[in-house]
Amino acid sequence: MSTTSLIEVRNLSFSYHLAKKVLDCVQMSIPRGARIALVGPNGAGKSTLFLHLNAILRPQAGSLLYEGQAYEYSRSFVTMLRQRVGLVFQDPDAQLFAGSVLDDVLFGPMNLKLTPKVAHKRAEAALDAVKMLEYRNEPIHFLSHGQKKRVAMAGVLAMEPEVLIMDEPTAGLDYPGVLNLNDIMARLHNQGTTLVVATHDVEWVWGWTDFVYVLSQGQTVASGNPADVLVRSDHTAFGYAQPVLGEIYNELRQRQLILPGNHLPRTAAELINLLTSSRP
Ligand SMILES: Nc1ncnc2c1ncn2[C@@H]1O[C@H](COP(=O)(O)OP(=O)(O)OP(=O)(O)O)[C@@H](O)[C@H]1O
Repeated sequence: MSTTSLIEVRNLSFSYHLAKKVLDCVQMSIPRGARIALVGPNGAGKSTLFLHLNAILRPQAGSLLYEGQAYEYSRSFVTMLRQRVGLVFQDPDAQLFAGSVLDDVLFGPMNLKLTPKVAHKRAEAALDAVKMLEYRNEPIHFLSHGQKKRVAMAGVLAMEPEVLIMDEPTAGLDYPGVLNLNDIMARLHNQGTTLVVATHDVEWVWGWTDFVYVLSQGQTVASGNPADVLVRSDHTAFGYAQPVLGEIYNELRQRQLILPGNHLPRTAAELINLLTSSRP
């Protein structure tokens, strides 16, 4: 992973209603090629932060930078930014609007002023990637929620963004859908696309991410590699991850690797030491 920062978020604060800050001095650095997970409880501000990354919302304090250039909110900057920073919404109904699947996915590439042939090629490749090509002539409203999610993702993939931001991409997907998502993400990562994903699916986070941010009450309360951030349980900010930890610790207890009341491993290194030292 390169260390060049593609997006920087500096001291970002925002409220929908002046009484309550939804984002409170958020700091985030998104290096080119990174795979970043954003976790945090309901209402922590994850979707609101994503709407800022994509310049749908403007910060009330603080700033964002793309490749070192401060976000502007002119039409030309926003158009450039949205080509490079693609956002897949949590709710596909907030994203899909055309009558048919293909028309929806074609909308972005056609707006890039590509020839119809190139735009169709991109749209069909994106639909193929999410395994929805056979539905290309279907009306959107005939699709299930999971199928709509895939089409919404295809619409963003067809723009070939440098950064793909996904809000709760696994929510509502069946198991084959999650496997397909994993494949798409692995392929995009290999092609150099930067991935930023908000999720409650902490177990899924372990499988693919390099770096985790924990957002709580609008603040980035922790960040680091997933093992170090998600294995800690000694701080209320990490209470979010405890069900997963509970399972790990229960398993370790059942195998009598730790006994109730003993010191619990706090880091991945401690956990690995414990497991390797227990091998016969
Ligand atoms: N359009 C809006 N108008 C007013 N308040 C909003 C709006 N959108 C979100 N909020 C409030 O902002 C706070 C943060 O919401 P946000 O959706 O960003 O959190 P989240 O971390 O994505 O939550 P979840 O995990 O439930 O999706 C919540 O208190 C929410 O009620």
